[in-house]
Amino acid sequence: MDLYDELPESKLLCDEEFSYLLEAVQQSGVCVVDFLTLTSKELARLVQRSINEVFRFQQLLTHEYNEKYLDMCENSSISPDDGPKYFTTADVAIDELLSGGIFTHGITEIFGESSTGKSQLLMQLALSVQLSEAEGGLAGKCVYITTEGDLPTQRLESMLSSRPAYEKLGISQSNIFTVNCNDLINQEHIINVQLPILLERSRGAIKLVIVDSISHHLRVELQNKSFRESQENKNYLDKMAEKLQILAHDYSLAVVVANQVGDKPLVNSPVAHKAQVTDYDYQLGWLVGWRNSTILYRQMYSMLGGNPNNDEILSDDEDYMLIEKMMENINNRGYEFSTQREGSVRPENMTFERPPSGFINRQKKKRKFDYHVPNLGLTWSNHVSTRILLQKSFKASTMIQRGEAHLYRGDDSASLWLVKRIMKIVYSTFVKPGQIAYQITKRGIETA
Ligand SMILES: Nc1ncnc2c1ncn2[C@@H]1O[C@H](COP(=O)(O)OP(=O)(O)OP(=O)(O)O)[C@@H](O)[C@H]1O
Repeated sequence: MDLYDELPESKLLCDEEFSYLLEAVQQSGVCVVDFLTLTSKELARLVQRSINEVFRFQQLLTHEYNEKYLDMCENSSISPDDGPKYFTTADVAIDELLSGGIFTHGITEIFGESSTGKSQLLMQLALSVQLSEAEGGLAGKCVYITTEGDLPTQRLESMLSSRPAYEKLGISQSNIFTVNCNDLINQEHIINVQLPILLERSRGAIKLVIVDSISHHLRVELQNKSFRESQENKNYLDKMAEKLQILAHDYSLAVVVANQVGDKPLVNSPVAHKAQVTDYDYQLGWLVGWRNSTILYRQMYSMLGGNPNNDEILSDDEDYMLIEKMMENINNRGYEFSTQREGSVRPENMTFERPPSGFINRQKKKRKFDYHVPNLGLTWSNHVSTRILLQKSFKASTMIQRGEAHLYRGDDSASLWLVKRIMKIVYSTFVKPGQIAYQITKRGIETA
């Protein structure tokens, strides 16, 4: 029996009362797990001993295990796990969008192009997590891991000074542990070794771990030059994400990471094909927060045989209804699209409708479709519980819109543009997708 391996300090090992039973157990190949899971009757049959003897042994063994387990619980520095909690982002409307705020026990990803405000939001969270539970925080400390230089302490200081109440509530930079990792090996060491030690020593005081950004070193150092390399990289990414998830769960904390974006160009295939709903490419748009018009555009593009010079399909928002209608036609009625290329292979039963003549040229507008996707692909996405997209676009200032440009007397053309910022919940375990406009102020990320 494997009792000595499982419970070397067990008194049962040298209890004479059970010496015959232990011998019988040894011969029958029954193990400790069997004693903890099977009934006395079943065990008695297996070891060919009396049911009373087996029952008594089983009781004592279970008692020893319970004692050992309870001891372990008492010695643990972590309080029993009571499920995910959330803390405020310091903005009421964003909290509402997120169904309360940022959740513990999982990974939240904030992705977007450069200067959309990812770091601003992360710094804001490093402060708001320190608020007491009554104030919407978790009364917790924060670990801030940077990959692109040091933590901007001056900006943090300015956020703090623009929120005078924070000082009275004891919110301070001293509750933020910061470390910079300058390459991937360093990042790996911090996540796998230093962070777990710090979390264990903090005895549950750390409630937020930030990585800004998770993909900075990975996208440079994990190049996929061959299939084998790509598999190894996937494995590496899986392990790193799993490690973060385990830490989030074991220490009841939130992991929030920034992620940068890469491009997903249109597939330029001369062969028309219709993606199946189960295809990754078909689902990609929803996984990365593209607008519906872009998703439809991409589907139509492949159905017409990808051609970058093909102006016959548009993707502007204004054309959303039109594209949708055309998709409906293709799916429901459909008839031959006369410009089918010679020699191209078309799946059976697939037909295309040509857009109404003259329509396209009349409607031709500046193309505006999404092609950015968060770095690290599906392998990483599978581990993210909440994905938040930050977007920034420009539109003409009200002065320009009103046709009053001639009244402008300044010399800075930047002031003729308005910055429009949108925060979008792409997907989340805790809340439905949604979006809200925000701005960056000296206090951080705020909604109007
Ligand atoms: N005190 C402030 N008041 C208003 N806006 C600010 C302030 N400080 C920074 N910003 C704005 O924040 C934006 C930069 O944000 P941030 O550094 O978070 O971007 P990011 O998304 O992390 O970019 P990157 O991926 O390049 O690191 C800039 O547009 C800048 O104008």
